[in-house]
Amino acid sequence: MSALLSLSNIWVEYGDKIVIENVDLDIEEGAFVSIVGPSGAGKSSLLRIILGQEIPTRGTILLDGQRLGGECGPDRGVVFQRYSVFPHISALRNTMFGLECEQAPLSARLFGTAHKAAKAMAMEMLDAVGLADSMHLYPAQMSGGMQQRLAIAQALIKRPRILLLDEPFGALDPGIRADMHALITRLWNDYALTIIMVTHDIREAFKLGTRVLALDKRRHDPDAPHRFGATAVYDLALRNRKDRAAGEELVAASLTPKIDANPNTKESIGHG
Ligand SMILES: Nc1ncnc2c1ncn2[C@@H]1O[C@H](COP(=O)(O)OP(=O)(O)OP(=O)(O)O)[C@@H](O)[C@H]1O
Repeated sequence: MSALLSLSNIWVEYGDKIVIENVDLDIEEGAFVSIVGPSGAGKSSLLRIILGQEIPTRGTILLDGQRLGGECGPDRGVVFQRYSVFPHISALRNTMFGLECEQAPLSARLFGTAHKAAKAMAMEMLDAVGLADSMHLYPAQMSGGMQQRLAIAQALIKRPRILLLDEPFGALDPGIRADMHALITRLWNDYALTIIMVTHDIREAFKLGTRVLALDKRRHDPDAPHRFGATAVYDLALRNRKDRAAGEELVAASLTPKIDANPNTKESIGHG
């Protein structure tokens, strides 16, 4: 089977700072790929490249065999850790907004049957994320978990094939996180999604992923910290519980220790 997404020899450089070097990655349709790595390893940069927000300095990305340029397309949806929803409009309008912009780029307003169809789709998405009863609420009236559910509804309304998640549950309490894990797993199945998720939480990565990619530097130059970039130091397929347990232990023990070893800080890699 050919890959849905194929990255070959990807490099990301900002000036003379090399962030990512030589990443090769083939992602099959339906995979749930978790990306972990120390802070600054380039996880979000890699996600932005797949989204089409940035172009790699070297290398190619193919989506269905077609070369990706620097453009975001409806085939890729994204959810960030926070701030994805618009505070001044209701949950319903937040969810409809993507369709309104697509169909009426100048006014972002739809009328008649187009409005009715967009509203029906938005209500279906809100129902899918468990917010059917909250469609008239504004983000400020919603909890953090509800806002992330809304951000997911927003991302899914255009029916992307690939859902990119950048620390989507990082700001949520542990109990809410567990609910969100169940939600994202259900949506992944129901909507036949391919998911690529960046997380600092190794346990979360191994719990949800069918595959875990760990980015880290293989080489360090103490005199020139930016001389070498991170690359894929582990790429683990997870077929069963045993793979998950062994992989989690291996990755947690091997990634570059960060300056601050406190597992409660965002700087460190550890179990959430
Ligand atoms: N537009 C930019 N210009 C210059 N440097 C950048 C830019 N974007 C990212 N960087 C740098 O690239 C490196 C990787 O950043 P990135 O956010 O991709 O890492 P990350 O692994 O997601 O980190 P974190 O886990 O802390 O979110 C960082 O050192 C960052 O400062």
